[in-house]
Amino acid sequence: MLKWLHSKKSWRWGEMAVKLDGKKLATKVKQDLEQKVSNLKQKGITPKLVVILVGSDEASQVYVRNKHRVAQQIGIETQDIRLPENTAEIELLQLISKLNADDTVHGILVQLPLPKQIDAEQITDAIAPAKDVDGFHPQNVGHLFMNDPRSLPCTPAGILRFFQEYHLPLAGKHAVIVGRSNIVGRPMAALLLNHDATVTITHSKTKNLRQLTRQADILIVAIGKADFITGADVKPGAVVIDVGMNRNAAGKLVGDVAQSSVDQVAGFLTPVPGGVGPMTIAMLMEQTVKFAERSVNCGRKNVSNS
Ligand SMILES: Nc1nc(=O)c2c([nH]1)NC[C@@H]1CN(c3ccc(C(=O)N[C@@H](CCC(=O)O)C(=O)O)cc3)C=[N+]21
Repeated sequence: MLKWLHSKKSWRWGEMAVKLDGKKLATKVKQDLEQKVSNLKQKGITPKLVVILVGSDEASQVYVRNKHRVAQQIGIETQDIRLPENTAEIELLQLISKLNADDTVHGILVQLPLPKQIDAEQITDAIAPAKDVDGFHPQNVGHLFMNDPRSLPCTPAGILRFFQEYHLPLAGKHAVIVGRSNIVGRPMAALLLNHDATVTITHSKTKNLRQLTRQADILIVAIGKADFITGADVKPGAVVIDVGMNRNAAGKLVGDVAQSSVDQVAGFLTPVPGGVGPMTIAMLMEQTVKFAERSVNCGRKNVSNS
């Protein structure tokens, strides 16, 4: 297989894809953040992230635990609010309203999915845009699409960081995204467009999806189906980002990409686990610190919502 190795600017034959190591890059991001947090603490500010988990979804509990562990490593204060499965929407809205008004809180995250009696859109809309560390508020989504981002969704932000870290060019490249979720596909498209890529979004109704993926210089797969993309769907040398988080029959975490087959064709590939996941959490921390820094610059009261 034909490979292009950016660091040596040369073509290589018969090699496996270069692994984009999310664990390693996340560690680097965290080290930079430790310094920023200690600077903030000297100014009397401790960045604080509140994570709200409604119900007892098992996967969510694992993610929330990971977030707290990472925050602790960096020196970010976290508050864990757990509400019962049968929590009413109004109760959650009241809690958010209280946290919006609390100057010691810099970031608010409501873990998704939410139980069905709660309208997730109402909740997203209620979080103050200036504390919306997930970048899900329509105002932040709008800023992102207008190429003036204020808060970036963590998974797309983490993916962008791989391109920057490994010096993978985006301008003029054809990026194909598989999946159109509000959390990954759509904001990813906007972010790549902001960096001058030519973007195609594909989804369940797309005709000849695999013909499109084969043309991708950059292929981002976030569709939630194990082994959805194989080596035959990938252009030789492409950068392939696997956003999938599926549990297989053996309970093992697997992505949306058939890793061993794509490894033979792609130039660069993110593993699962150890790829996009750790970067998502690192970006959540980075955004929390950024919001805390912004609160210093704005004065601690009446932090602007935009
Ligand atoms: N409001 C909200 N914001 C989110 O950012 C959000 C959410 N809700 N709901 C669920 C998804 C999923 N998500 C992950 C974060 C880290 C890993 C992660 O660290 N994964 C590790 C492995 C974890 C394991 O072994 O289970 C890895 O890929 O290496 C995974 C998934 C954030 N999400």
